Amino acid sequence: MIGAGVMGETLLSGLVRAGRRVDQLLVGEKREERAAELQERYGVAVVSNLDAATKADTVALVVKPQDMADVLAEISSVLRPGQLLVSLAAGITTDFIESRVPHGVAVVRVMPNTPALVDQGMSAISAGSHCDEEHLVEAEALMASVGKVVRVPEKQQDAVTAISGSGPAYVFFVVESMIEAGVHLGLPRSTASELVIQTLVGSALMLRETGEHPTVLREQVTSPGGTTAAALRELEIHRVRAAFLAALEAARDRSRELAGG
Ligand SMILES: NC(=O)C1=CN([C@@H]2O[C@H](COP(=O)(O)OP(=O)(O)OC[C@H]3O[C@@H](n4cnc5c(N)ncnc54)[C@H](O)[C@@H]3O)[C@@H](O)[C@H]2O)C=CC1
Ligand SMILES: O=C(O)[C@@H]1CCC=N1
Repeated sequence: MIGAGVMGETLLSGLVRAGRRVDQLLVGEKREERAAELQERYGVAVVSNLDAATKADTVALVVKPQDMADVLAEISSVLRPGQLLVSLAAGITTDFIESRVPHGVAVVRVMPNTPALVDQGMSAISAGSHCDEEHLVEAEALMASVGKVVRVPEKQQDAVTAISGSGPAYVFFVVESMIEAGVHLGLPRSTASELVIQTLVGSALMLRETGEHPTVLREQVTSPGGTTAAALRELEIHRVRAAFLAALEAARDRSRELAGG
């Protein structure tokens, strides 16, 4: 793994929880104090990027999109055909990577999300042009250690990034807003927080376990002339649905821009 910030550590900790042998993992991380922290926390070997790229069959690239070109320039000379590069960077295309590494190196683009930290991640993966089924299965196994995995055509990855990659942030934003509203209505912050979090978890499990459309579940809560109808009317007046559409379009567009720096 090259780059062990938020997402890198999330993946690393998931691999360790899933029973991968720590002595088969190598981490390249630029910040020395961060590298020492990971070494201490997981017992993983922290090495140079060149060392990691030379020794590993599979290299996960978990640096910011803006740092990807530098990392590829650094490791390109030791990469070889058949080796697998798994990029988790938003916006970076397989073309971008393939044009900077030797011909025949396999590239898989992944968009993960942070609930991977509790093994409830959602990752979408797409194959580059020198990638066979075995490489895809390997990348799938890597991400399956921290949650669900789906395969998508690469042209859908910017939309995926907007939905599930950034998605946890929108959910946390809604949770923050509901807790603040609860405090405004006079509830102690701890009570508001517990009510909101359990409502979120319960609603999420209901969606998964009943398989019902969210509209049906929303209608079940909405009594005629009742409290929910009054609240939903305000959300419509404040154009929350339109705001989500605009927000996700902005995220999709930003993902498209990121490979350009
Ligand atoms: N945080 C999130 O929710 C998600 C992040 N991603 C993607 O994951 C990637 C990493 O994101 P975060 O972990 O949030 O960022 P981060 O900034 O927390 O981590 C990046 C790490 O890479 C290290 N780094 C930078 N240049 C390096 C180099 N040349 N050699 C070795 N290490 C280097 C940095 O020191 C840092 O620890 C990004 O490309 C992002 O688009 C994808 C989905 C979700
Ligand atoms: O905000 C970002 O750019 C990254 C990609 C998806 C989630 N976090």
